[in-house]
Amino acid sequence: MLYGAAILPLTYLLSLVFNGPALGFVCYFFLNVVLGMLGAQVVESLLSPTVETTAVADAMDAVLQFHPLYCLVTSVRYLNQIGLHRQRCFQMCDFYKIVYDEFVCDIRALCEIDEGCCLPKKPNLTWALPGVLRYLTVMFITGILLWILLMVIEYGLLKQLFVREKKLPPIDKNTIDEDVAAEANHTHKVYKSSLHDQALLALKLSKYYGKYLAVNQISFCVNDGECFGLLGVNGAGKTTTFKMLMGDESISSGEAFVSGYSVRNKLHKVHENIGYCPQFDALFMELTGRETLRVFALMRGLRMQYLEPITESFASALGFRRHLDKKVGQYSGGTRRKLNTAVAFLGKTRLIFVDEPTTGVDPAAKRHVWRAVRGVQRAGRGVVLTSHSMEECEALCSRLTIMVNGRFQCLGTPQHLKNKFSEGFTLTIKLKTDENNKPGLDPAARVKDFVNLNFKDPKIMEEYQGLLTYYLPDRTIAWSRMFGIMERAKQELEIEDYTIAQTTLEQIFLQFTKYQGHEQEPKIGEKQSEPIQKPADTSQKLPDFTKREPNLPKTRDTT
Ligand SMILES: Nc1ncnc2c1ncn2[C@@H]1O[C@H](COP(=O)(O)OP(=O)(O)OP(=O)(O)O)[C@@H](O)[C@H]1O
Repeated sequence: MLYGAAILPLTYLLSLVFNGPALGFVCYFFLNVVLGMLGAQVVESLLSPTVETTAVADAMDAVLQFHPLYCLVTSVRYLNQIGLHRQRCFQMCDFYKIVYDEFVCDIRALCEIDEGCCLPKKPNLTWALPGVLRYLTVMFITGILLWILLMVIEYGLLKQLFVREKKLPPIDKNTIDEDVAAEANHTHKVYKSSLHDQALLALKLSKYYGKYLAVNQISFCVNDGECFGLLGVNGAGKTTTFKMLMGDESISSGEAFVSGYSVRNKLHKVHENIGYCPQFDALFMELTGRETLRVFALMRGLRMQYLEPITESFASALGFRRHLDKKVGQYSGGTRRKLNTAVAFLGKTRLIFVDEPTTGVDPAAKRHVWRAVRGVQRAGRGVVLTSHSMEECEALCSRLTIMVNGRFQCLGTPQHLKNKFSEGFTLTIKLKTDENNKPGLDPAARVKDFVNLNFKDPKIMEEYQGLLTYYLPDRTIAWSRMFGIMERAKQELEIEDYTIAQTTLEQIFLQFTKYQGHEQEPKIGEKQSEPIQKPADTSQKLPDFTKREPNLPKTRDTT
């Protein structure tokens, strides 16, 4: 332990000095050899005839035996001593002409001349010194013990045996959205009946980091050919969920199954069934894109003859074919993301995890990635996606959920969420330029009067260079009626163009995620009847989302 404590920081420092773990490892190796040899040297030097030094040497020898390189060096040294000793004895045999047989001297005769020559026939395999049997035995036992230790650490066996599952805080039923609750019930039923039918099943999955509950009892299923989106602000628990499902992080409580195999017990089977595009690029910088794809394809078990066509087709699909023969280290951030995504898609895994695949990717290239994701979906493979782009989630996700403080706040198709959490409409009116205006009243004032007269409680959010943006809180008004009113306005007033848009996914996202990191959470039960922070009257503050920059909502329809 002391040895480890001393050498590891030293190795770490060396790896920093030499700027890389590879050189650090080389240094570690040589340090081990040097220390092993040094230990052996010290022990040998202490083996002088005085009683005290011999006792110290014996004690050191007993302790250092657990250092494999000490054993190795000492064994080699003793074997060398035995060899030299024998040689000397043979020379004596020759000298005194007492050769007994072809190889071995007559020991008895030799012993009369030199007591030191009375070695057993195979002195190197005796327990007593100078035999090395004890060192070999200790090395063998240490090897097995260290291997067991490695396995225990690798598979977290100690945790499984001794760490008891932490008690999870009870969840207030009123705070659970009905869709989230329905998904949890459905997941529970599937868990009982048809586990293998689902590409992914997570049941009451939770993760504690110390006392901090990063993921809190989430349950959901992902079918084949489905793209399930995890949305949430930074720190909501998306990556932690991914890591648990991948087996990278231990599960504090709950269960997860990929293709019916438990993430807790059948991790190798789980890994056979998943592809993963991590949030931070996990690529070899020294390889080219082509080599990277070949290496990972081979790891996935693809045959040699398919490597080239697959490499080419993935690179074309994701739009980095012309960079295939460049080193990954020279790739731009966006191209690396594309390569990472291609690596995740390799093989015929049933499920693919993609963590923010288009971060840093330009808008045109994003379309390539999206097409590729849709392609794998069409091939019947499940996809779990995290993204900060609402546009991406709307484009790709069959269903999505918004995570806040490690819990799902809502779940469903993007359109379902928009319908359910819609908080009215946004009306944007572009006025005609001055030269086209009819003489008389200020055109903006006439439009404002018209809107105030024809819509219930309209609130002007922004007025800027002939562009009026209104928030219309009345959710009951029909689309046809709104367009009818605005068509009339367009004919009667100086309106060049207008848009009417429903609440965007981004606005819903903002409504939920403003609770991230706060103790209080949105009461979903209340939300059904009344939108979050819905203003009571026109003089009250508008919901936060209406105060956005003039980042206008997507056009639902225009003139
Ligand atoms: N190894 C760790 N030890 C302690 N806390 C951690 C650890 N990893 C994550 N956390 C905490 O858990 C919470 C969830 O983190 P996570 O990385 O899952 O968030 P995320 O939703 O993926 O965020 P992002 O969008 O930034 O990737 C955060 O508060 C984070 O600080």
